Amino acid sequence: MTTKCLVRGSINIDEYFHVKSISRPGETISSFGFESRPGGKGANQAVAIAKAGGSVDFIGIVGPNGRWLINELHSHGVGIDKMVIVEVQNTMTRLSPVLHHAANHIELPPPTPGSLEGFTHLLLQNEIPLKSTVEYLSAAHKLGIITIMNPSPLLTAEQTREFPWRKLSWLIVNEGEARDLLASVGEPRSVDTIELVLPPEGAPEDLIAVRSAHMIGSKLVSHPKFKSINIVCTLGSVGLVAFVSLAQGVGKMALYLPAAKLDGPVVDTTGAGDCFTGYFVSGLMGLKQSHKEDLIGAAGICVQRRGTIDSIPLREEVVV
Ligand SMILES: Nc1ncnc2c1ncn2[C@@H]1O[C@H](COP(=O)(O)OP(=O)(O)OP(=O)(O)O)[C@@H](O)[C@H]1O
Repeated sequence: MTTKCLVRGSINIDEYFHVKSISRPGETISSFGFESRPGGKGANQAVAIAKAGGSVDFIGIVGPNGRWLINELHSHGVGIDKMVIVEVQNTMTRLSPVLHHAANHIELPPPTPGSLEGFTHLLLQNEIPLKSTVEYLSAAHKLGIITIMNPSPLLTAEQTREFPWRKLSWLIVNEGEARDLLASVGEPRSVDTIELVLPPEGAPEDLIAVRSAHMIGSKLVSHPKFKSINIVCTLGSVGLVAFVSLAQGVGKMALYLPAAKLDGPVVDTTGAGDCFTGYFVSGLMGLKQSHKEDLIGAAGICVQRRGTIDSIPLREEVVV
């Protein structure tokens, strides 16, 4: 079966000033370099799917200053026919390290069943208005499309309680996000016993991180709100713990996958999560030669390079 993913999410301009120190309020400092790069979790993750060899379209909004972002997505192999250009509002620009969270007032109309035709997977994050995310999730769920969400930045406690989690097939969170989700919905009455299938290897601190993620994740997947979802909890350099239902009606298994062993120093971890998510979704899409080693290998390469979209490796570069 041919698979195709739609990513509905954020795209923006990340502006980097290279400085020797961060300025204090009122202080002017010199910058010895400046660059504008495409950013936004939606765009990053769509590019990661394309670099992993998946067929992917992106739907998002850019303003007149952001037309070049569309070309950039296209150059990485992301389908851009669904992109919307609005003339009345510029694309959000984020300064790094100073983040400017401009409110985005422009919203896309809800999807029609036709707008999801041909897609087998939908990938969402939380950098666009939540209303649109929920509309796309609901429409995809109705059509039996596999739905994946990386809820970053995290929803508020109230949003978490109201969000239709049961419409999601997969949830990808880091440990902090898993803890916050649990804090928002409250502990489950009883916790299903979920044995770790693979014993954690490595340093004692890794063992502690894996046990802690196992405990939080077990509570999350035992909670009525999240019971039907497969959950992946990423742990940075330690790897990940996944809670997966291998067949319908069968309880979940917990799997531990260590992070890639790096052959060089960690240069920049920005975008590691997006790289991981894109490669993970490409694995769900059943791409040929997708192995679990690919996704941890891809994220391992990503942290050894600077940048976000540029640091995501092509599948050919990922050593299996
Ligand atoms: N230092 C590292 N060494 C090796 N692999 C790493 C490292 N940091 C992250 N990874 C890989 O990337 C995956 C995702 O990382 P992490 O848990 O930090 O996600 P995140 O918090 O969503 O990331 P981001 O900082 O991009 O938001 C990990 O499961 C791991 O495979």
